[in-house]
Amino acid sequence: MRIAVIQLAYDDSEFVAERTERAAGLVEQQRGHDLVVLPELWSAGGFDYRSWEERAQQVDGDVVQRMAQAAREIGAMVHAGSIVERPGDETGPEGKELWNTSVVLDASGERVATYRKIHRFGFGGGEPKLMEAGEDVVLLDLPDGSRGALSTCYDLRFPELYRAQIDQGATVFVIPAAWPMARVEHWRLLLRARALEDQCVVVGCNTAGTHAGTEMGGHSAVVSPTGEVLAEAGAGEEVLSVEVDTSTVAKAREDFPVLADRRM
Ligand SMILES: O=C(O)CCC(=O)C(=O)O
Repeated sequence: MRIAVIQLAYDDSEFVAERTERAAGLVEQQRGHDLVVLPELWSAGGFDYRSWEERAQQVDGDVVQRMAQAAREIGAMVHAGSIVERPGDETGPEGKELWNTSVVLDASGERVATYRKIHRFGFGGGEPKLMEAGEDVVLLDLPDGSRGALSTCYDLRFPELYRAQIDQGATVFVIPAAWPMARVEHWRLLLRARALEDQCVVVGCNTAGTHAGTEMGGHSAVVSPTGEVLAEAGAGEEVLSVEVDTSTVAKAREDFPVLADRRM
């Protein structure tokens, strides 16, 4: 399966509509890939908390519709990263109306999965203050028949989520992020840790540039189920193009059957 990881860079000077058009253009340049991945909250701004209300959309709003068009255009599955979702007719258990929601479109532009970020980042501010937490583990079939599992950024720090995903059959973890430069070494380490401990392919798509006063860390990466980094981006805007053989997951689990020795 050929995967394109679009490590988008943005700053505060770009309007959402312009950024959406630019991101769609980048997706449309990835013809020949089976799966194209964008980062977390690239349209609303990962750290731009003050704009989230105003930039919130439905899962069939302008941003996702434009990504669906791009997916159809190149005939590839597109993980459109995440949006600030406001369904309009739903309030969560904490009385809020927003979620950090990832959306995946198939090659015909149909929505095939949505995932609401379970672990909210912000230490009381940001996501926990403004958003509801997702509750569901979400998996989907990827174009090569492997089982993809969805999570977002800060989720990466919670290994039990990934254990729940492998227990449901996951072989590929797809993780969009807006992870800051200040802790980029944690990101790099945890991508490899999740790959190795769960014997899964990991596709991590981070953000680049500086917005809302926060420098993003880049270093998107694709990691094999034995923890080998198959491709890694630098700090700036970059597209990784990686051929991934997901049958290596079964082989890694057979060669070193550590998961079979779990006691809990
Ligand atoms: O865990 C971190 O250090 C960063 C997480 C984050 O930026 C996010 O979840 O948006």
